Amino acid sequence: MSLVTCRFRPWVLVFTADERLLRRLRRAGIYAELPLPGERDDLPAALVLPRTEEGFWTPEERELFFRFRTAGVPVLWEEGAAPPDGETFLSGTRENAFVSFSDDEGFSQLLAALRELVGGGPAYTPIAFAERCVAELAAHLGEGRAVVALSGGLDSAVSAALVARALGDRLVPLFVDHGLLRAGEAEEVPAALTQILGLPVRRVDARDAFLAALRGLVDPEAKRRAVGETFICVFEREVAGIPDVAYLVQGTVYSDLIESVGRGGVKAHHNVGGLPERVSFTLVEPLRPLLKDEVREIARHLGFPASLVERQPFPGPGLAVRVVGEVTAERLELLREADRIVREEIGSSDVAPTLWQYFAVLPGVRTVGAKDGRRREGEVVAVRAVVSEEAMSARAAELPYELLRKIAHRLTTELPAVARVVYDVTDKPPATIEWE
Ligand SMILES: Nc1ncnc2c1ncn2[C@@H]1O[C@H](COP(=O)(O)OP(=O)(O)OP(=O)(O)O)[C@@H](O)[C@H]1O
Repeated sequence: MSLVTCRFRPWVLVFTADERLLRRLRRAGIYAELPLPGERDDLPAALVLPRTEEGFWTPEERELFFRFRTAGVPVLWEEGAAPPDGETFLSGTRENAFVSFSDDEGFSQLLAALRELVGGGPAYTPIAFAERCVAELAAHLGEGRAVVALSGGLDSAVSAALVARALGDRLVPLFVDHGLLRAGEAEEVPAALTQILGLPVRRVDARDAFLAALRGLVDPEAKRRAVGETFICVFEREVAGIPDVAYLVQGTVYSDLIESVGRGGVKAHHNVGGLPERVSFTLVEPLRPLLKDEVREIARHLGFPASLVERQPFPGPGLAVRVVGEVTAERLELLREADRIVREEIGSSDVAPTLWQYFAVLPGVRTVGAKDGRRREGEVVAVRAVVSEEAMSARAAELPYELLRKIAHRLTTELPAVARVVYDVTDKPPATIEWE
């Protein structure tokens, strides 16, 4: 499977899995990459070896290191950095050694040395990357059409926007309405993206197929698989009707790779539904080397609306993994409405800007309530709201009690099927943000 991606040049290669140094260099205008898979056909301007806690080298990293070093690429290292086995250059010479990369003075020295090595080239910024990327794609993508599956998330939308600028209407954007979206999204997402891309987004109504695939399933993994497999079937059927498709555009970003890689080669590529393994098109992943906040910056520059740029993370299988237990049309609709109320109330409160994510869950517990003096059975709705930096860990938000009471009141009065409301006070770890 061949892959087309973009790279800002000149570039430097940093041998660590730690994003911090990479981020700092990029913010200072030096385009750095980690030793992750990608096109390696051009030489970096420098190899940077920080002191790392990982302290081991994978065969792929060693291969890269020696290949570039043999080609004469200079190495800048931090005192205490561990070289790969068989490399003795670190002893005996101190010409490229730096005491520290983490304090301000050490970092400034590293920057000065790198600026000299990359010469007077233009400084890296995400916007400059995006502009070059469009030019590269226009020059390198041959004949034929490209298709992109848009989820309503930022990564696929920004990737599509860059490819659209390079290919114009040779890009065909598809949006699958799987019935697992939040209230209003099935209409808003294709409309907003049509406007942003300047291309008509095809909405594929596959709600029945997804419901049928989910029928009777209660195991979260089985539900995820069913959504993934149905997605592939629907997508393949749609694409089969489009002539001359040569490319599949994917919204892979650096964080996806870092998550699935650790330090070394990719173990399991993070691609929902396993689409790339099934199709024979060339993959186009323009954002592959970019960090999430860099993607946001490009989105703002391209004029994306705030609702899209700041959209909360949303799981690939959508509401199917927030309806605990079997997914039915009725329970989906109930959750969609409950989630709308929760998002309206929290979203319009003062705490909203401090939160990473907030939503409703149907835990699948039947409970007894009382209304107008009569017992009635109903569902429990759980409210989840978390504070987090990057979702690796999260804290249950301390929502004002009045806000929680108001949410409980609205849910139980506006939705007759809801008999009880609970608030999830568990941090991650030990819990996850999503319930399934
Ligand atoms: N409803 C959908 N319609 C079309 N494509 C979809 C849909 N849901 C997911 N996809 C495709 O699957 C990819 C992975 O989905 P996932 O929800 O994991 O996205 P992601 O990695 O967060 O990226 P994004 O920010 O684009 O949502 C998306 O980038 C998109 O290409």
